[in-house]
Amino acid sequence: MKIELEATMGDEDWEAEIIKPHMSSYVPVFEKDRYSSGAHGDTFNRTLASLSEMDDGYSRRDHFMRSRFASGRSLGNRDPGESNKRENTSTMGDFGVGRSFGNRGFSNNKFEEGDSCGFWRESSNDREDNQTRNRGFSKRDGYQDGNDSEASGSFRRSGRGSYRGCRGGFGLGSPNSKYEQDEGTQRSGGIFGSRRSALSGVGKGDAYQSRSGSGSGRGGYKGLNEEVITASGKNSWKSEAERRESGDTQGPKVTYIPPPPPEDEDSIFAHYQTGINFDKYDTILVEVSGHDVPPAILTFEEANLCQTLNSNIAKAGYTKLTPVQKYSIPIVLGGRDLMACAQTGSGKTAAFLLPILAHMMRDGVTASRFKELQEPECIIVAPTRELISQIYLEARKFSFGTCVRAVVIYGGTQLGHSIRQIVQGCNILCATPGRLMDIIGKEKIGLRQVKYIVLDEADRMLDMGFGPEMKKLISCPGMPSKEQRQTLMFSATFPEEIQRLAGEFLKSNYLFVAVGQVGGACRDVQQTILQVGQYSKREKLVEILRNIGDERTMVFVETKKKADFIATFLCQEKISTTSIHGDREQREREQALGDFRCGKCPVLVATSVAARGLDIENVQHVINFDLPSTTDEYVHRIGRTGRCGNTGRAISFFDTESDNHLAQPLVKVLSDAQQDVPAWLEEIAFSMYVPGFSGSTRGNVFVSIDTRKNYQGKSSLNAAGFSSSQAPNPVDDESWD
Ligand SMILES: Nc1ncnc2c1ncn2[C@@H]1O[C@H](COP(=O)(O)OP(=O)(O)OP(=O)(O)O)[C@@H](O)[C@H]1O
Repeated sequence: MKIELEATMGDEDWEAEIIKPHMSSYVPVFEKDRYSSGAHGDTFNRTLASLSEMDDGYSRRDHFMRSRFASGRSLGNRDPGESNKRENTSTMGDFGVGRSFGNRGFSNNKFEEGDSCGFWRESSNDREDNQTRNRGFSKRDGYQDGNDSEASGSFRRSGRGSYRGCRGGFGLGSPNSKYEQDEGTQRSGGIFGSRRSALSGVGKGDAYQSRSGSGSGRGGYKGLNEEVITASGKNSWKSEAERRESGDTQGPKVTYIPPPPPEDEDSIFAHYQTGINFDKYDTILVEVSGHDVPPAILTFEEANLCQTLNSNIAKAGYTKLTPVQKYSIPIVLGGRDLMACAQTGSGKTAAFLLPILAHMMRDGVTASRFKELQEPECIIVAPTRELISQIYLEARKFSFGTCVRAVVIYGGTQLGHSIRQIVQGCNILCATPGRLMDIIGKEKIGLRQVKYIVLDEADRMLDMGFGPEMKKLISCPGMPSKEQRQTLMFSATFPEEIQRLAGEFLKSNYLFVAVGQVGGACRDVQQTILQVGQYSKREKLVEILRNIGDERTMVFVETKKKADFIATFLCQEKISTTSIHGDREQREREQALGDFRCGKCPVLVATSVAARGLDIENVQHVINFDLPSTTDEYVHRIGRTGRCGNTGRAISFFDTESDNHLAQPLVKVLSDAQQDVPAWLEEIAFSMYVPGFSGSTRGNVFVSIDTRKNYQGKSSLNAAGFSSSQAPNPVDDESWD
């Protein structure tokens, strides 16, 4: 049997397999400083050692139980052994010569097929951190080209090693030496002093590779203060001062400058079609709670936006409001704080961007111009780099032809580049939290003029990973108090404990909009759960992908290493695949998304980093090769398909050896979304019965509700503006966690 044969393959066999020519479509990451040891060849042992350390006492199941049922949903995603692992796996080694992770670490299939330290138990040390980044910078095809093409071309010509060598070449020739210096002072001096090495191309990556200090550890693609996972398992974006204090001044220089998005109007307004179920949005029940709720609007005209905005809306192909837009736009226009929860792909981005822009226009926002200190009126934060880039593109689209200038900054890119973008003018600053705090720390932006703060994927932004940074943000010197600014939060999921935390950010009279089921899966996604054992998963995956053909498919796995492994495996099976996860360099991530978007690689293997917010045309299938550890995560993942009224399919592999604890919540998600629940799953759910969990909530519309439970002045309406009286079920509320 094939699997058995593979399991007996030696490392060399796999190496040979993996270097086959048909691999060209997949660009695996081989970071020697993460996966190689100091000597040239013992990557495999090192990796195994790290993994077995990781195994101890932190199983996937533990993780789920802790994070889901104990306290906070995905709060436990970080692994306590992360820094150990990093120390073990960082540093040196000659990438070009040494064995690469992708070829070696899994070469004898131990992780997949084998013994007790298999992938499932590999545990969360490598588990993709939710709060790491994602979403392709390019909203539409074509964006990935540009100044990145040289590097990728070089990669293709020269093979794996050359890709790394090309890294960072764009730092040279930067027009603003001051900012270059700024950045230089943040890094470990000396080693990166010469920009020439970064430009030298193939084979010149050595100096870069060798400097990964144990403090930074992740191979150098992380932005300063951005998305660095600490030993405690939390993100750490220490300020420069903190970093210096802790002696953590070493770190590879990030020189990547993302290619600018195309400027032509067609590209700016490129969009995909709404699907056959778009009109069904009208039947979704909506509940708004809080006092003095402004009436919903039913058309864009009722919003009374300025002509330029209306013209941009039309060019974007929007003719009809989605429910979240009908309710949120008047609330934001009315100056109210808002927490809005609506299903994936239902237009939340425009729901905050349009009224903010309308206000800015109404208030006569000053045209942006070059200034050393910029004072944006609006700050939008999102948890992943690609998501914030996508939001930026939306902001740029809707502000087209106005004097409002949107800027995006995120980690994994050159800090000097971020600063240069800002100083040219900045009304709307779209940022990931780490880079934002860096920029604030460097006094490149002033906060006095901030009138709007938007937290997209707000539950993620407020959990243990990002919550502390968000608190820092709102208490930064100059930041207007919550009474003096408008704070808006959007997500498809909103755990109640996070809602409570959100109170600190919002005025007490904020409004809560629930469109359909809070935290519910999009009903346009047909969900299928298949019972597939760990050892049969790859075979099943290939079978499904072969049936699917060229339709765009996202395959979610639980760990970064597994993402590489599965992508490599699929390429060997001649299925054009790319991968995205937090250990890939930003350039590679953007390239991978570009290849997926344009259909060059119709299969994208991803970790949770791609679970939230990615809006990619024509993603018809999502496959959960591994089930995620929380239902919220599941909802976000499958929400990459079935967007904006289009239909999609989600297939999830359920391994009865390891996933039984997920049966009960899964049954609930399925039945809430009016999907068929397999009898075997119900049986498992029943056998795993947890007192207090009510099982199916079919018919209950609002699974989670405004935690203030203050229904005075509540307006309960459906999207068409008709009254409804579907009361939340408190038992379900309690049983969910
Ligand atoms: N009123 C509308 N008419 C047509 N298309 C729309 C409308 N509103 C949004 N869209 C499009 O629908 C897609 C999904 O929107 P968006 O990304 O804002 O969804 P979302 O609710 O934020 O999803 P997620 O929860 O996954 O982040 C986008 O391509 C967007 O341009």
